Amino acid sequence: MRLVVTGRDGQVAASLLEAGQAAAGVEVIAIGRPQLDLARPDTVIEAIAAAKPDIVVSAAAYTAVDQAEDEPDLAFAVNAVGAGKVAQAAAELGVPIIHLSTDYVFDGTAPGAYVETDATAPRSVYGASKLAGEQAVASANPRHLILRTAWVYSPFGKNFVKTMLRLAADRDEIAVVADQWGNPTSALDIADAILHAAAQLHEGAATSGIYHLAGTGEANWSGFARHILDTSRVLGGPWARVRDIATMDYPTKARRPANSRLSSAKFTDVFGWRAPDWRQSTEAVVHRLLDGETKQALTA
Ligand SMILES: NC(=O)C1=CN([C@@H]2O[C@H](COP(=O)(O)OP(=O)(O)OC[C@H]3O[C@@H](n4cnc5c(N)ncnc54)[C@H](OP(=O)(O)O)[C@@H]3O)[C@@H](O)[C@H]2O)C=CC1
Ligand SMILES: Cc1cn([C@H]2C[C@H](O)[C@@H](COP(=O)(O)OP(=O)(O)O[C@H]3O[C@@H](C)C(=O)[C@@H](O)[C@H]3O)O2)c(=O)[nH]c1=O
Ligand SMILES: [Mg+2]
Repeated sequence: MRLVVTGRDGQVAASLLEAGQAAAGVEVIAIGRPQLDLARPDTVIEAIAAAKPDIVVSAAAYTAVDQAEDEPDLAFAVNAVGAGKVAQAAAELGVPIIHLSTDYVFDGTAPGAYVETDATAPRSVYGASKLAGEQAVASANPRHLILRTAWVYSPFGKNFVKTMLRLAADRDEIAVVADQWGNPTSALDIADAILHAAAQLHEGAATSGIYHLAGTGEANWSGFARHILDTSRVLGGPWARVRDIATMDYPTKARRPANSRLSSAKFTDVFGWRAPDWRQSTEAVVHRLLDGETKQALTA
């Protein structure tokens, strides 16, 4: 089974490349700019066809949430039009697509965890562009899994875990919002789940649709930060005190949902896969980041 993933250096793409190396009977190929540029739809069909996928994993995206408020056209070009083109490319080759989406499609006003049938109402340009991408993917390719994940971190790329470790290296205290709740999710776990679902999709056994796929257990950003840094301290890495603040004390361009917790029960029911507790997965990533080679990337 040959998986072609978009977004070569992204967190999910890099994690999938690594997982593919360890899995028997699976080959993962990553494609990115300049061969595949989602902002240039004319590049997409050819780049994907040339990679000869059995399944396309659509993980490339415009993910700079605040910057998207200033660049809505680019965010929509990449996350909506570009994603639709990727799905069309897969459809033309007669293969299914696994497309990544986000918890930020929700407004965060629900009292509990969101399920797949809950109404969407994005508060940010990024969230709106990703919602438009879901719709473009679903209409371009009937064989699709749209996986909404959240708060992604990994040993690769840019993410909150790396940011906290970097800040802790030269500060005594970090102020972090405590009134936004969600599910921290390791891209290493997402890659494992994708390989699991892809095998069923390849056999034609999986049902198309939207699935929530996030780490088990909930957190707010300050609790997440505290667990990252407490883990780091035990391992001899940087530590700082984490001070709880409110969203209004940390002004940002984009509005973020106060509660974007996702129920991943549907994914578990259908695919028989469940993410580890977010604390355990966080510890695994902090461990890797403080270990040898990637430590340099962190401090660079
Ligand atoms: N990060 C998160 O917290 C969350 C992410 N998601 C979704 O999961 C998916 C994977 O996210 P993640 O791995 O963290 O993303 P990253 O931001 O780590 O990686 C995104 C990748 O997309 C590439 N990319 C951006 N613009 C283009 C373009 N025009 N053409 C081709 N490639 C492009 C980037 O390339 P380059 O490196 O060159 O910039 C990068 O490799 C995305 O769809 C995202 O929306 C969902 C929920 C949470
Ligand atoms: C760095 C920092 C952030 N924060 C806050 C800002 C924000 O509310 C929260 C997280 O910051 P980030 O910049 O990582 O957040 P953000 O970029 O919004 O993360 C989102 O990315 C996109 C791609 C998604 O799809 C979402 O699921 C989510 O992971 O923490 C602090 O309070 N203090 C700090 O020192
Ligand atoms: Mg960010």
